[in-house]
Amino acid sequence: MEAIKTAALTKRYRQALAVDRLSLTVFPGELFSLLGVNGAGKTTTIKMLCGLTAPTGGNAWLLGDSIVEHPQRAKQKLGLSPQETAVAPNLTVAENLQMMARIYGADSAQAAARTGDILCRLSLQPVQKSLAKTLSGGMQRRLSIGMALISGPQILFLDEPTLGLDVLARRQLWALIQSLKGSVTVVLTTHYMEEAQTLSDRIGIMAGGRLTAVGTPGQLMAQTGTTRFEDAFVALAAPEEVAI
Ligand SMILES: Nc1ncnc2c1ncn2[C@@H]1O[C@H](COP(=O)(O)OP(=O)(O)OP(=O)(O)O)[C@@H](O)[C@H]1O
Repeated sequence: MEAIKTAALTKRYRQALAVDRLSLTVFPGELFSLLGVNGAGKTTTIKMLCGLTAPTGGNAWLLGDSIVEHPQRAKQKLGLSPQETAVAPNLTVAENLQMMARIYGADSAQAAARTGDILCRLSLQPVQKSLAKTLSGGMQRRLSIGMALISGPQILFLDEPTLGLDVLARRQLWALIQSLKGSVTVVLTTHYMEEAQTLSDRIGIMAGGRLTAVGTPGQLMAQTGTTRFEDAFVALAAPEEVAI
């Protein structure tokens, strides 16, 4: 079964057709990146798949559960590390993780066990007693990913996970994301071409709310006759005139 399947998924705002009949498939264990210039519809797509905003047309399924007909069942399958920070600044790292585990219904013993597991898996033990607001940007993002993983989701959404980070912090997060590959299906959005090319099994390019191309980085370069992935992106990401 596909991890994610969308069929003509659409979001129309009064002033904008943010996502226009998006049909794509993401396979289990895959790391799939959504790329596109500002306003292409990436975040709106993720918000619909995570149940944060309702589609105005079409449908999508997370491991077989429709986000339209069974939104609660679909939500149980996913974790989200959003663009805006999800971290409570005045709680410690461990408290943030425990709080998220309790929100997902764990009792205090289960929450402590899950927190210990995430602290270990994400190498957050050294800062577990630090207030989140004292962490570097990279560590805050690591914590945000930990919070998204605390419920044991099968699908993880990472919306611009390395935005604004320095190159070292970015590389450390890449290593973390790579370590998740295979155990959880990951969908990420990014504006960094090198990041997409390094991490992704496949990439979908959006322009003007539509999916203009899908493939491995190599396939997208071959399709556009380019030898640099950034050139392939430029060729595929120019928004067309969209009739509303
Ligand atoms: N809540 C909203 N109300 C009205 N229009 C919106 C809303 N959210 C997004 N849009 C519009 O939908 C379009 C797609 O926006 P979206 O944020 O999904 O793009 P994006 O590809 O994630 O961009 P970025 O890379 O800048 O994050 C844009 O034209 C945006 O202005």
